[in-house]
Amino acid sequence: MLLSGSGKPQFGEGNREVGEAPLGRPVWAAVGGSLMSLCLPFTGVATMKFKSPPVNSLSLEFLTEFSISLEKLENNRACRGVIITSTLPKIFSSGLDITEMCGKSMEHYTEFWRAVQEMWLRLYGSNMVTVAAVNGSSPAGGCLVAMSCDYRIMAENPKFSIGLNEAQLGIVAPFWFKDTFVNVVGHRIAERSLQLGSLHPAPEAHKLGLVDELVPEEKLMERAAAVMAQWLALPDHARQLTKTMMRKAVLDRLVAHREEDIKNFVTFVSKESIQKSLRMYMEMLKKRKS
Ligand SMILES: CCCC/C=C\CC(=O)SCCNC(=O)CCNC(=O)[C@H](O)C(C)(C)COP(=O)(O)OP(=O)(O)OC[C@H]1O[C@@H](n2cnc3c(N)ncnc32)[C@H](O)[C@@H]1OP(=O)(O)O
Repeated sequence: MLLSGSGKPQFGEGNREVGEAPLGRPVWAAVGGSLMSLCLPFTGVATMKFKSPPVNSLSLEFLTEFSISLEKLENNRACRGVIITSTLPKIFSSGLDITEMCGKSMEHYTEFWRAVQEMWLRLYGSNMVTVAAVNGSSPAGGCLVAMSCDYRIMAENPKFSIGLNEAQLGIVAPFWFKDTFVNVVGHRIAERSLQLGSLHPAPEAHKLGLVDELVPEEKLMERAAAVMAQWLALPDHARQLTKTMMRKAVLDRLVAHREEDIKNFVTFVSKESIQKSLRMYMEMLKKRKS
């Protein structure tokens, strides 16, 4: 991925555009930058694979590339669905990149948070069928990505966990993370899980309805393709209008309060007490390793 003078990422040399052949037939194409690979074969189902070691943290650059990739697929008539997964063993995504929220300027926090919002608005509001093939742990922002898809299939490894653990970091999940969570698991489970900042091992996540099914890891992509085929068997317009009906209120709420939400985030994350909590959390991660 190249960055243009405007600071907006552009897809550079060596990345073939997703597009249509002159006769309107879909072409096989691969786009994507350095942080995710993206393939759109003749089937019309794209596969997006996160590849940002060590843990697929959602940095500003990652989020921007993610949004651009989604926009490209969304605008491509040949693409009707996308399967989202990770190339890294054991990690789907470690959530928002904590270093983006530590020791930076107000301007940076503003830009970062706008990118988080943009990614969610595009993914949750996508007209495509979106299937998350969760092949590893998926805390916080990683869980948001999975929850924003239409269907979640997780590898049945109890060492992999998923959930909104923000409270454990001393931070609070914003209302639209919460709304997305409630829409997936219901109010009571979301309330308890959010307050405790729970990370649910895969079998528990399945029991709670946070993921729709568990499969052996080696069967994950095969099953995701089968689920995708099932969802794509319906007429697009009926499915899309139904999806909009189910998700519009939650999307509209963020759109209506977007600037206020950014201000809240910037004020919150700039507090010295919050900065201290985030620093301590990062130190804990490093200590745990050694
Ligand atoms: C108002 C604010 C609202 C904010 C809303 C959402 C917030 C978020 O999304 S905050 C992010 C929450 N994420 C987490 O709590 C996950 C933390 N990470 C982990 O639990 C583990 O790293 C994980 C299970 C994902 C992987 O474990 P390991 O395979 O054992 O890897 P390491 O723990 O050794 O990590 C490797 C390397 O990555 C750094 N790391 C991990 N997660 C993040 C992150 N989210 N952001 C930035 N950096 C991260 C970790 O510190 C290690 O770094 P080094 O020590 O320098 O190698």
